[in-house]
Amino acid sequence: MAIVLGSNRYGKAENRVVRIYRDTGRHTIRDLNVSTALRGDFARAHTDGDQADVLPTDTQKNTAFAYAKEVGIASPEEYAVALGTRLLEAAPRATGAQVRVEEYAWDRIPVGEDDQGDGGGHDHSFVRRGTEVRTCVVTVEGRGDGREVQVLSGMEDLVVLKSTGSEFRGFLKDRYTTLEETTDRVLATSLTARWRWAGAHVLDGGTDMDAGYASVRQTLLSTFATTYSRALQETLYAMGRAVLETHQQIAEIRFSAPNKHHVLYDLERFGLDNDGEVFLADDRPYGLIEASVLRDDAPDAGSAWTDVRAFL
Ligand SMILES: O=c1[nH]c(=O)c2[nH]c(=O)[nH]c2[nH]1
Repeated sequence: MAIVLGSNRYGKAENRVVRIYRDTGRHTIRDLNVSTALRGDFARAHTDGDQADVLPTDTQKNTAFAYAKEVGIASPEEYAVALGTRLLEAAPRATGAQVRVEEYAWDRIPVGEDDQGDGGGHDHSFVRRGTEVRTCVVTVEGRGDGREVQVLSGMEDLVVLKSTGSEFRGFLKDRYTTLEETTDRVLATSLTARWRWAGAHVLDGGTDMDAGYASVRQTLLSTFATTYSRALQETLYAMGRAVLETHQQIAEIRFSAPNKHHVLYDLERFGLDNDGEVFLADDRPYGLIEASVLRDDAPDAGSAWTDVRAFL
């Protein structure tokens, strides 16, 4: 029997990179949490303590900040592709670089009587937007002409709720079933979604990734709003189909959706009726519904999903 090194990777996690564009008096801000990881032949660093092949995580951090200036952050995806490509070039023993980005959105603070927060707002004062976080994971493998780039875009914690238009009934029952069937319930989730672009050429082709994000987000939201739900599973599938139907460059979308149960509170004990008006928002346990929706001719995902947490 021998003991051997298994899979490994290393990088700098959670670089909080804030880039402000201040070329005019009207500033813009991109607020990122950037994690890098290199995979490849780094066995000697583990077995012999030999750092000859190791591009320090400190250098990876510096590159992340330098690239915020040198390359800029037109979109998280474009920045991540540039950063991943650079790290792979700088570390010859690496076979793959993965750059994960979370973006926190800031809105301009509405000021003045006419300003309803509709895109006007203050030039350089901002307020953080809700819980939702935009994400991307870019994986770069190979160099030069052989370079393969996979781009996942997505979001975490898009919290949505519908106060009717949702039922859950007809389910299996056994001796442990107590759940009552319902034809009118609250449906709420905190959606994590990631979608895979059909090829990195979407970036070369000048696809506006910010517009793409806004469009997928709107498709998810409007489908959630307008689809009658017989289960969260059905709603997720409808949302995924809608995204693929309206975005030809997206090959697949994956969801992880906690069912944020809203339990009708028993007010009978106080002589009050409760016709779907007062709920206990139960935070745990929660149903966890996960699904992927994809084209049957989707191009191979390669390493796109490798080490991407919370996905099947
Ligand atoms: O939308 C739902 N899907 C389920 O699978 C499930 N299971 C459950 O108890 N409630 C629900 N709701």
